[in-house]
Amino acid sequence: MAEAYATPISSSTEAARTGQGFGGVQPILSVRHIEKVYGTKDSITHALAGVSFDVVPGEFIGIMGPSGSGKTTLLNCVATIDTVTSGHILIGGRDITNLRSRELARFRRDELGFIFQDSNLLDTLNGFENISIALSIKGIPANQISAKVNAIAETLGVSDVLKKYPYQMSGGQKQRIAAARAMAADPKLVLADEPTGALDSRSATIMLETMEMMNAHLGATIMMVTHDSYAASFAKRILFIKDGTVFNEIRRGDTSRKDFFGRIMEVVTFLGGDAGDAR
Ligand SMILES: Nc1ncnc2c1ncn2[C@@H]1O[C@H](COP(=O)(O)OP(=O)(O)OP(=O)(O)O)[C@@H](O)[C@H]1O
Repeated sequence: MAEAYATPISSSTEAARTGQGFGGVQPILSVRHIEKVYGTKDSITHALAGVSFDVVPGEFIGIMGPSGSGKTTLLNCVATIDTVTSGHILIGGRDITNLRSRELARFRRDELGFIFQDSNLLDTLNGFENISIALSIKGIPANQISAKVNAIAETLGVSDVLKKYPYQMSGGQKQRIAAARAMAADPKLVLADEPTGALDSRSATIMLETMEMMNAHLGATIMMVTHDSYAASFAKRILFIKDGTVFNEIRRGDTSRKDFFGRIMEVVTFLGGDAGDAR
């Protein structure tokens, strides 16, 4: 049994290792042999020890792994919040490991969308303004902003929350406004770090369905870190990280979300992690 889970890895990860691309589709994200070492000689941690994978446009990929396996480090490196020790990360064909800090800030603003565990909405702005600020900062003309915000809010089912301030919203509504904000500027890649970690189970489901909608109807490419197998089952592919390397990869394919959840649980149980909530 153990062998089945310990045997990696399907085509896209293999493609990343060999640099051969994936089925002729240009990846939106290429992670190439990245390593991240923390500490000095006496106390070294190899948080990432040679990770490679590709993500093609329109994918919804989940990153799972036991505590301390390197998930957050990986997400932070892709998010340009942290730097790699070696290796390369290409987003939309651009090597972000070579960018200087000013270019990185612009890159982050223009090409990436973020959803964190805490929605990080601005308290003094209502839902509409929290979304539209992302468009203003990107330089979208003022006369186009209202239509864009309303269209995204409608697709993601948050039109009725636009006039509310964060203190008037539920946790789930805040997260969905944060999701709409992440989508507003049409990013190449949306990065989500435990987006349902602070939500009750009903709100978590609505949020995950919102992310499914972003992926299916708005064409968002999403990379989500989660320890929760239920949350992960909404993704189309899961990469399992262990000890800073890619340990396994599974795809949902044509199976139901419930079946995918079962397969995820099996790998998580094998890895010795927390399987999350079995809804
Ligand atoms: N700033 C840092 N300095 C030293 N070691 C660090 C630092 N950040 C992370 N690490 C170490 O790197 C390893 C990977 O950490 P990381 O936070 O990426 O794991 P994780 O999979 O996200 O864990 P969790 O699920 O518990 O959040 C761990 O051993 C951690 O202790």
